Amino acid sequence: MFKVARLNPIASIGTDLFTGKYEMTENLAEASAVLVRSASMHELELPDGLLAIARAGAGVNNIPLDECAKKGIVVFNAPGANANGVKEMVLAGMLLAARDIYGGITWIRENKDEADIAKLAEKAKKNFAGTEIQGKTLGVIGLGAIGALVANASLNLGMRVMGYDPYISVEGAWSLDHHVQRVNNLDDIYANCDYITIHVPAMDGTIGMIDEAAIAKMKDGVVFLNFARDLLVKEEAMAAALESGKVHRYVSDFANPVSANMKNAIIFPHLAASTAESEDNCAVMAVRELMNYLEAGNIVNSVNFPRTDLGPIRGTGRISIFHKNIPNMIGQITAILYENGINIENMTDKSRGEYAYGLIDVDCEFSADLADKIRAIDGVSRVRLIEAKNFCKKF
Ligand SMILES: NC(=O)c1ccc[n+]([C@@H]2O[C@H](COP(=O)([O-])OP(=O)(O)OC[C@H]3O[C@@H](n4cnc5c(N)ncnc54)[C@H](O)[C@@H]3O)[C@@H](O)[C@H]2O)c1
Ligand SMILES: O=C(O)CC[C@@H](O)C(=O)O
Repeated sequence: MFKVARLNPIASIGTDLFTGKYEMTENLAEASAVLVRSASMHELELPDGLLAIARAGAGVNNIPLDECAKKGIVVFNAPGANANGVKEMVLAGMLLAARDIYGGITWIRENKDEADIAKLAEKAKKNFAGTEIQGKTLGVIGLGAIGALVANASLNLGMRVMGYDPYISVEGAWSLDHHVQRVNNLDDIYANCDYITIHVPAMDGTIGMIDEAAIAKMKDGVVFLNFARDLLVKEEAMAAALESGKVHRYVSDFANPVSANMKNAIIFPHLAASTAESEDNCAVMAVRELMNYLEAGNIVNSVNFPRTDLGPIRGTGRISIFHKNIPNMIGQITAILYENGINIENMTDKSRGEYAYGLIDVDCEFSADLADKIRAIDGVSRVRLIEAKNFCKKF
């Protein structure tokens, strides 16, 4: 039985996939898996029995990835599952920044009891007029799942689009319309774009990247959109740029005491991924990832361990082993199997940085102490024996 703790509401279309081998728990201390959205896990004590955490979303800066890697806790996310929801919100953000749509709606509400509201509205409308986004230049920083969708959709709205992503994946590059002008220097985005939108993860190297110096390089009257994380922007500098008019509008999905009080800012309550479709997609992907890992040891879409996927278990069972990425680990493990008369059906071992993970399918019963013998190898941190007769699911 696997106990799963849910730290945020997760769409039931996902949790309904759990079979009788799973039970939801309120008690993190007894959990073998966690489902989480934006709740911060940095302050939580992670129990020894915790095997995996699945983030039903993209960003994982709320999870202590290094600590998890050290303990052999696999962290998954749901790449691309909410990208369309965010793309649509970015497009809405650009349109809200281009015209004072919100001001116009507010004016109607405030004047709803005026008998000649139709006539008054015709006079008032000049206060809420704006510009079109067609023909303007958009800069997209980060061309992953969301950035690529925003770039392509904006081209279709008649914008010129420039994109910057020095680490773009092959998949990301394929998904990008060839009319998006790729640049290798962020300064080209700052110097040329009327709208700039950022879609990079919050991590060392990106946190605070939109600072005074970056803003100073932007065009006067630029609109800056931030649907990634507030940590990416030095928001005191953004507040000053909004005050001076250097930045026309700051559109952000992240409310905090600084952003909520900014002049000329449009701030949303972390709403971009809160659509029924995105929540369903994320929940299904996160739950499937957990089940595939817990029942078959396969790691797909992890952010702290390499992709390691042997498919369904072949033979009588599977051994899953976390170990340090140092010489002769595989030699020592296979020597123990040889000494115990165990034949290997199939195996894989993948490393990422300091840590590695291996899966070995075997064709005979495990002895009860096999895991202990492998665990005794210096550098092995976690071993699981998965019996095919209990868990032999195809994912
Ligand atoms: N507001 C929301 O509800 C919401 C929803 C989903 C994602 N997000 C945030 O948006 C971020 C991006 O999401 P995604 O699904 O597109 O992720 P993704 O992993 O598909 O794309 C991120 C892209 O950023 C690029 N990148 C990394 N460092 C960079 C740098 N220094 N400069 C330029 N590019 C860089 C990567 O190469 C990658 O292509 C997430 O990490 C998350 O923080 C917010
Ligand atoms: O779970 C959410 O509502 C937001 C998720 C979003 O911030 C993400 O990084 O995917």
